[in-house]
Amino acid sequence: MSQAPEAAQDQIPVTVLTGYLGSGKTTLLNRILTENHGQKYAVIVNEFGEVGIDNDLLVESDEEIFEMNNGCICCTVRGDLIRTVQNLMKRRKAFDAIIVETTGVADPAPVAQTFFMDDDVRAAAKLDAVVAVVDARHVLQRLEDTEEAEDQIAFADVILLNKTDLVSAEELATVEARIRAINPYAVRHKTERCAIDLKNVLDRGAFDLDRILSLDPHFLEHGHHEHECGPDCDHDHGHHHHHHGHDHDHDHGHHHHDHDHECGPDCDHDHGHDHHHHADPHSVRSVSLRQGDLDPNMFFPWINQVTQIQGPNILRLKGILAFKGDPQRYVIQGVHMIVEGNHQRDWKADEPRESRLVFIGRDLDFDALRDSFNACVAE
Ligand SMILES: Nc1nc2c(ncn2[C@@H]2O[C@H](COP(=O)(O)OP(=O)(O)OP(=O)(O)O)[C@@H](O)[C@H]2O)c(=O)[nH]1
Repeated sequence: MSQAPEAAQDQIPVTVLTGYLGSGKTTLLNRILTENHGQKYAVIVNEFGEVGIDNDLLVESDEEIFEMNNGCICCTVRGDLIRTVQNLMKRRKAFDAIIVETTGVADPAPVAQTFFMDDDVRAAAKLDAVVAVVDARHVLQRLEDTEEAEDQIAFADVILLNKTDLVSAEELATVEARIRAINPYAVRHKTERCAIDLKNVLDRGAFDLDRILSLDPHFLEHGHHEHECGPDCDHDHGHHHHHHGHDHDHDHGHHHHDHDHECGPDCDHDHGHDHHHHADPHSVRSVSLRQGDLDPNMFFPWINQVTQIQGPNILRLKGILAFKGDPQRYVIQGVHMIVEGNHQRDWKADEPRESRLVFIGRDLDFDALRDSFNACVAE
């Protein structure tokens, strides 16, 4: 089976960028946005958590960035993504390609499906490749405790096995073997800070629908996944995961779990990732903290202590901070116990000096985090 033949030469290539929280997607995107490749990209980002930090972590560039700030990927994708792509198509000549960065906790399948399901989108855009960035240091753990990490790898056409600096050669070999076992078809590259020649990532023409249909026989079917979620839906967007590629005649493809309820606008449906037990205490949640100027002598000991003690439960932290007396924005980022920070740029004159910090994790005591963060406010 092939993609829609109509207007094939004019279809804009779309790269879907996936990878678990903190694996290095933004790092790769920043390379794409800064490298001198002569292409004009439209970038669509979708983030998890209420405070729009991801956009601030992208380098400033001429490219156009579209933010979809919504938790629920299945609703967002069907709505925002289709609309965004349709709007882009009105200015088709302005772009050479589209890059869609998915949230770290998402299964990339619904994003990929969007490019096959909506007729207008399908006529205008073609999925070029699903590129997965994998954190070599943390991926084995993620494969144990989440389903999305495996979905992301299974779906990928190109895999960047990133953060090779954080693992030994033996660990890297183990990780690579595990990834190959999940997905022997993807082209793998080992990278540090996603340093790679972008022609290995972009404009690959690599998306293989036949392979995806063998993973998910229902991939192209309309009607699955359609439900009436309201705009604020906090719906479980996880995807029940069956064994990829081995069980072609089960009733539900792995993206078609019992998704037939109707979420209203007040839906407060569990957003977690154990797809059978919505009340699972291990579900992934985020908290967004905001304050004004912070005292660095309070903040750094605090964040060190938090990441030492609660690191195992912190899937991701990121923040943009204002330190008292410091003219520059300070960016802090972490995955589990590994935290790094640096100055980014001066605060602009018209920009409120605000410190924003997001924790994404499991079993985190958000009230305690908030209280202790508040104690770091500068006098
Ligand atoms: N040591 C090391 N750190 C890396 C590497 N690649 C990225 N990082 C760091 O890992 C953290 C996460 O990187 P991002 O690019 O923001 O990850 P992401 O996938 O966009 O994260 P989310 O958007 O939260 O899912 C940042 O602190 C990066 O600087 C690498 O190869 N080695």
